[in-house]
Amino acid sequence: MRVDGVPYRTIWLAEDGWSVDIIDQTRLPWEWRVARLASMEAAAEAIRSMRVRGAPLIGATAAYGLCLALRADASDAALERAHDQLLATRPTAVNLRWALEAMRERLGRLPPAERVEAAYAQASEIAEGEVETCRWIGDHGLALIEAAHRAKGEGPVNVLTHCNAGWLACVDWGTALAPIYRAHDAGIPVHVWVDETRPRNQGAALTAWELGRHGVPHTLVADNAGGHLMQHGRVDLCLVGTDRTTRSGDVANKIGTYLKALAAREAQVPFYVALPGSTIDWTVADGLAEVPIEERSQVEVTHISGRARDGLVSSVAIAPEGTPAVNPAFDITPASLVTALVTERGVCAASEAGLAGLYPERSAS
Ligand SMILES: CSC[C@@H](O)[C@@H](O)C(=O)COP(=O)(O)O
Repeated sequence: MRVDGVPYRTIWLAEDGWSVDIIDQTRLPWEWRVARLASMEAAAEAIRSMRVRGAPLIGATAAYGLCLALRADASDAALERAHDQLLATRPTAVNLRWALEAMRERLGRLPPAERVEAAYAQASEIAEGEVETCRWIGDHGLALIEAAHRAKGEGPVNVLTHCNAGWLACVDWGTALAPIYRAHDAGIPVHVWVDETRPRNQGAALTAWELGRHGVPHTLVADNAGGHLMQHGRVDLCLVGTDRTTRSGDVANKIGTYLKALAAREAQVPFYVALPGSTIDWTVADGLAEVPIEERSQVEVTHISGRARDGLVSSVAIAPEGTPAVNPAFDITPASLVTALVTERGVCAASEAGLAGLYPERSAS
């Protein structure tokens, strides 16, 4: 996507040909800062601290992290060590495991001397593959927005989204936001309700920033407003991303997604989830029992970050000192609450049969 007229990806090979540049998302929306990753440790830190975040981008960053590790030491032991260290950075987004396993599988079969070059080629393939995939998700999701527009007759299609599932969460385009960009670019009037997404505020900081840069009409709402908006007919459809979708169609996504899906069911608002094939965990059927939910620091709940009127960015307490807090970063929306999944291969029911119909080769393995 373009930032001030310049086309950007969220991750790219630096001009030295081996280190990796990222957009430091912890600085947005206040500051545009490109950070350079020159070691596996730096890549792992970037994922852990959420300088890069969002399931597809986490996978692509881990792939490049493995390249950086192999550059220092391409032995079998180093490959294993880097794989394990990168895998431990964040537990919920399955794209991390997907990318690392694909890299290890192919590189492990090569002699160490050939690994570095092959690793960079494969990491670039993974990143470019996600761009292509998101473009297709945009096409398939566009049809849903077009249909909503036709059914409505007049006025913009009001889409509610949660967290950030835009180009910043991917390598380009986004998952949930790709259809919105496609619709906007095609001249279909679309307006986005942006959930702020406490505690990290990815909606307020990142989704509002992205949509604003692209000129897509949007309105920021407190997380608690969604149910009210749906009850009053002000949401035509919900469209969110996911960090891991089980083979039965249960959806792990940013904390608060489940509540939106419950409200949508009650208000009869369609609830769509957009995802690339790399986000499906074919090894898991029961999301609630089997998907690991990341627990993050209490400080993200007891404090809030923002830019004061004087321009300084700071974190301030919003609870009495010492208040205990708990911070699950994701929740599970059961397949029964999901109207449909929007993938790069088309739209399907959130069910084992639905996913197997689109991915027969993966469901069989
Ligand atoms: C393509 S994005 C899908 C999800 O990764 C997104 O909705 C999300 O929950 C991101 O969480 P984050 O904690 O910011 O990495």
